[in-house]
Amino acid sequence: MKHWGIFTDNKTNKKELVRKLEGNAYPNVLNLSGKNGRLFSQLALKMFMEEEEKHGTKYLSNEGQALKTMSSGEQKKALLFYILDQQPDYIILDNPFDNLDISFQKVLKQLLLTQADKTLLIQLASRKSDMLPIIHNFAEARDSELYPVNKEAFNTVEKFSQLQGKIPPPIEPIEFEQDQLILFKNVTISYGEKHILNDIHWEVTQGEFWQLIGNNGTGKTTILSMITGDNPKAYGQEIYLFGNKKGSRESVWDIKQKIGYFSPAMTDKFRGRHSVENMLISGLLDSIGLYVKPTESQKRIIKDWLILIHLWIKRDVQFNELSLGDQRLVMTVRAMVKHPPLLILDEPTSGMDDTSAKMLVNLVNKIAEETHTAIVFVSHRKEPGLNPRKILELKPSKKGSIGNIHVS
Ligand SMILES: Nc1ncnc2c1ncn2[C@@H]1O[C@H](COP(=O)(O)OP(=O)(O)OP(=O)(O)O)[C@@H](O)[C@H]1O
Repeated sequence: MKHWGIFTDNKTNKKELVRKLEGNAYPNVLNLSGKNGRLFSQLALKMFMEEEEKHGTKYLSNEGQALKTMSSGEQKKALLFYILDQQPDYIILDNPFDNLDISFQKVLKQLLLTQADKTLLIQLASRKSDMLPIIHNFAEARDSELYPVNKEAFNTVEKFSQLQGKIPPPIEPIEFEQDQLILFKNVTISYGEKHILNDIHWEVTQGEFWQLIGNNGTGKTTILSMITGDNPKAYGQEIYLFGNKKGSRESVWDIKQKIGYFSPAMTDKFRGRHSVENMLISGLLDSIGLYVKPTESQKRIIKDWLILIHLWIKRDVQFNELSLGDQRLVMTVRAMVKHPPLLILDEPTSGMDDTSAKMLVNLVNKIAEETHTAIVFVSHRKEPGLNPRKILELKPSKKGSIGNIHVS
């Protein structure tokens, strides 16, 4: 079987590419005439979720659990098993390993390699290292066309990922005297009979660089949501944020003031038309749009940030028109511009190509080295080059995940 790998980067219009592939628009490179295919991607998941919401039909149901309450890894597993059950002629795999923990990445790889005897695989990959070993035909998507290339054509990472200069200072640092930012004491969480977290002890102090890791469904997002204020399960637990017991004195607003937060889902909030420069200035002002004229010093700081991440040249471009990788960089900077005591980055590199991911990793390392902000970086991947000093690893057990701490 002649499987194909298509290299995409964060500039590729993937929706269009998938639509054209399904419509057999590239018969000279990849002829799919008369074949029936399935799509393994975030987009397909979104459609199933909408279907579930509108009609209550649970095609991917996992013991009756609604798709939207599953963790991102659980959703992908459910979709994969559904697709394999349909026995399609071909499967389009859009960055299949994103959001999956290492052990399931291995399972998925093995399943796909077994499937490769009977099903044509078309893998869209923005990371060269992700490409399945049975793929020997490669193409690159450019300007809505598909061009055959060799594997080596995909190597520009180091050249473009270096940062220019130092992390710009805050305009007014957020004053915070106390050393301890987060304290979890004996935190135990369940949903009905389902045990999620078991007796978690975790302390984060000023300036520390943490990575939070754990297999799919072990409770990483649950922990983050208890810090950022969105999870009612936090109340009644011994959780202290910035010196106060959660749910006591400080309001959610007070807590959010001290936290810079970015998760890829947030980019959807910025649907309006904002230039890149205004996006960052509004981050200094805690608003989504820009309603106040920025001062000269605010503009200067934002200029330095944009130079640092190579985007000064795109300052007037609409945020929505940036590539996915550039959007993630801008959002990460936006979360950091005020130098909050705590910066939380939730799977910031998922879906990013190698070059953008490397640039983001360089940026996070630099923030850790040059500022007093503590970082909590959540990611399944061992991001090459990321230098966290401490790791909280969630390990599943019958009574819910326990937390192991590793210090380097
Ligand atoms: N409302 C809910 N009802 C039932 N179970 C839930 C609910 N919300 C979360 N869960 C379960 O809690 C567990 C932990 O989910 P969480 O999203 O925190 O995991 P995660 O470690 O972030 O996973 P992933 O890496 O896959 O994103 C999952 O098994 C999930 O199905």
